[in-house]
Amino acid sequence: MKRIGILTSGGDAPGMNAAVRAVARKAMAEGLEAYGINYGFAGLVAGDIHKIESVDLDGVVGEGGTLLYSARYPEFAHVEGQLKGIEQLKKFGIDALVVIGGDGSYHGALRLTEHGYNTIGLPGTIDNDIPFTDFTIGFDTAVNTDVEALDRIQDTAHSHDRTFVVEVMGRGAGDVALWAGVSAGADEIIVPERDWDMESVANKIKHNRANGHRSNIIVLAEGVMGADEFVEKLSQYGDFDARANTIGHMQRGGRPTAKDRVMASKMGAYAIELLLSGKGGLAVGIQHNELVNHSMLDLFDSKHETEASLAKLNDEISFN
Ligand SMILES: Nc1ncnc2c1ncn2[C@@H]1O[C@H](COP(=O)(O)OP(=O)(O)OP(=O)(O)O)[C@@H](O)[C@H]1O
Ligand SMILES: O=P(O)(O)OC[C@H]1O[C@](O)(CO)[C@@H](O)[C@@H]1O
Ligand SMILES: [Mg+2]
Repeated sequence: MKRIGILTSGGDAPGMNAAVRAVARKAMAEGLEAYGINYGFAGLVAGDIHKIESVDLDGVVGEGGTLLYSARYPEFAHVEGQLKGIEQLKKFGIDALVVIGGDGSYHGALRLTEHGYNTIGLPGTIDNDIPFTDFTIGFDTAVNTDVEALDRIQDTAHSHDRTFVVEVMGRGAGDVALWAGVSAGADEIIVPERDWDMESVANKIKHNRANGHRSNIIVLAEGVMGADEFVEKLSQYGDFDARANTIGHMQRGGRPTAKDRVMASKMGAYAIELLLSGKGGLAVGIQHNELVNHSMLDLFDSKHETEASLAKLNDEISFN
């Protein structure tokens, strides 16, 4: 093996650059050349590929976004697209690949392995929705951004005796909402993984107000519904002077936390070790602070487990 390719795919996530840097620098340390593929699988098919020099990586460890750019390119699900991608890999003499992205990107990565190009996946997504890893790269930063926003919203909620419904990202997973909600002292956290009903939420707010609490923060995972819709439905059960806020893409940008940088660095170097031992079709994760790898096929048969105990904990320490 002489040359490895690196691409980032799906939604950008803070820490992707730290991962790219670690993959490329570890490859160089092992005597390999690193090639960057711009715009995920779209750039692979288009041949938007360049050699990465060590100096290109100076200063990138703390930058958000991805220096390799990213894209959603559904065409890669078709075999024609994959074969065009393979042609480009051959043309550039790339022997193996590291794909940094979410669950969707792992499907593309596995297709490449099946076509004979060993590919390792690193979990780069703010959603924390990937099985066999306790955390994904970007999750910690996104949660911290949400917490900062929630702390600010708390100020207004408290000053005006209001209820705020704050929608956070996470696609179908409630992890971002749970971590941000517990960290910000939310009164209620609504996630797709747990049953809930609007009447109980309204009754809780009434009870809470009757006990002298003056404001409420409800953190809502986007996978449940939008904040506007939630406020509209909630208002059918009473007047809570409720306001809807959606944090949106702000939570996907920004400088990665130290936790995301360190995790991305560890995972990036580990991906090269796996490729050097001739392995492919594996997804890297971190479980109980240990680097792990699992077959992508097994991963697709599994479901990410959200930390349900956080929701229970929040029930115990809020709304009484
Ligand atoms: N079934 C598939 N086969 C081949 N490639 C796929 C498949 N599904 C997704 N991809 C590729 O992976 C890309 C990213 O997938 P997706 O948009 O689901 O994001 P993701 O990797 O899950 O990241 P995030 O959820 O954080 O945005 C797609 O745009 C496509 O190029
Ligand atoms: O940036 P886009 O393509 O609108 O996608 C938004 C989605 O991407 C994510 O930010 C990352 O998967 C999700 O949390 C969100 O649902
Ligand atoms: Mg995804």
